Amino acid sequence: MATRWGLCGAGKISHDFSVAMKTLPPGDHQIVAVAARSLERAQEFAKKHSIPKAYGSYEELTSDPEIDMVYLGVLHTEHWRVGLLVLQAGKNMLCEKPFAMNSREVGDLIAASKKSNVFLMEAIWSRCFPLHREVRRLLAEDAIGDVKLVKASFGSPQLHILRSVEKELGGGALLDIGVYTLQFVLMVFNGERPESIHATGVLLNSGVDESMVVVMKFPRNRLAICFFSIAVSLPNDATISGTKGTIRVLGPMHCPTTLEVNGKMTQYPLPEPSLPLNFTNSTGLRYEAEEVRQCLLKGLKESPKMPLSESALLTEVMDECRKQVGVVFNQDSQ
Ligand SMILES: NC(=O)C1=CN([C@@H]2O[C@H](COP(=O)(O)OP(=O)(O)OC[C@H]3O[C@@H](n4cnc5c(N)ncnc54)[C@H](OP(=O)(O)O)[C@@H]3O)[C@@H](O)[C@H]2O)C=CC1
Ligand SMILES: O=C1OC[C@@H](O)[C@@H](O)[C@@H]1O
Repeated sequence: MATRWGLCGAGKISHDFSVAMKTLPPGDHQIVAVAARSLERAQEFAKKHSIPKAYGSYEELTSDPEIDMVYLGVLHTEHWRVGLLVLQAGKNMLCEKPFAMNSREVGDLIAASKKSNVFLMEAIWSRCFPLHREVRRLLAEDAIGDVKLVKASFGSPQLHILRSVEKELGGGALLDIGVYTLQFVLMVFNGERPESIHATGVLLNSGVDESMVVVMKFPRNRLAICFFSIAVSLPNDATISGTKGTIRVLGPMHCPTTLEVNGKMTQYPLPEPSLPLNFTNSTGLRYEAEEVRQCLLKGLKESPKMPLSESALLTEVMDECRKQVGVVFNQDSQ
């Protein structure tokens, strides 16, 4: 039986997610409904994507008994409010990154999923890519010896995008793109907590971070450096340096197709989209959708690829980076 999805939000990422779903077997995944703040926008989106049902509120979608799984594609600042609505309605949820604005909000989402005994996952889609599965396999087999240093960057000139620069919309490089570099480091180090975090950044007049450099030290003398910016382009690659070799994920490391291991390149091509996409390599969103389906079929309440404990740690690391750099959101004092 197909996994039946409901989309919350009729925006850019929901569009890309819907296009990516069309690259999967229709017997495995069906988008049965979409909800938006306005019924007209939901209906327009549903027509464009051949989705049977459209709702003018998220509440109506969460009441639909036909839906097994909700994809949350709303703004960062709405993940907590709408996410709680979904979880308290007893629906499984795949929540776009970043999980929420801070550790308190993430804790509330996780607690709500436990109380409702439903599946919950932060949509760190990168981890579901076949390329990153290969990276994890190589590391598990000590293919490059002891890992001593990890480096990841992500630069995406987005100063023209309102949600990227406005504090009220959850702006800043860290939560939107820096999150990918930090999660990569945690993945390499198997979710271990860093012993130290040092963050230095530059703020926009709006009070959100334009650019940031984060240096972390992990147990057993291992180091990581992440740097990211919404003002400039960067290599957007990631390098894992070990005592016996090097693994390099070529950019875009958050949705990669090329892996270099000790100088040997391997390609991981993505399917072509049926409609133009808003974001790079978005047909790769198919992998997280399939991961969710497999978890549901196994009766899991979280994904081993992005455990809730690791989402919580990732959020704690980001809270610390914001504290050091001086980015404070309204959600921090609620
Ligand atoms: N995994 C990935 O590669 C990507 C992930 N994302 C994530 O997806 C989320 C949405 O990003 P994106 O699709 O680019 O955003 P959009 O600007 O397209 O907005 C998404 C939805 O958020 C709601 N929304 C927009 N503005 C407001 C507002 N001012 N107040 C309340 N709700 C609002 C709307 O929902 P409605 O339709 O119901 O009105 C809108 O459709 C973000 O959290 C982002 O991190 C984004 C891009 C890529
Ligand atoms: O997750 C994302 O992918 C990279 C950028 O487009 C960013 O804004 C987006 O949220």
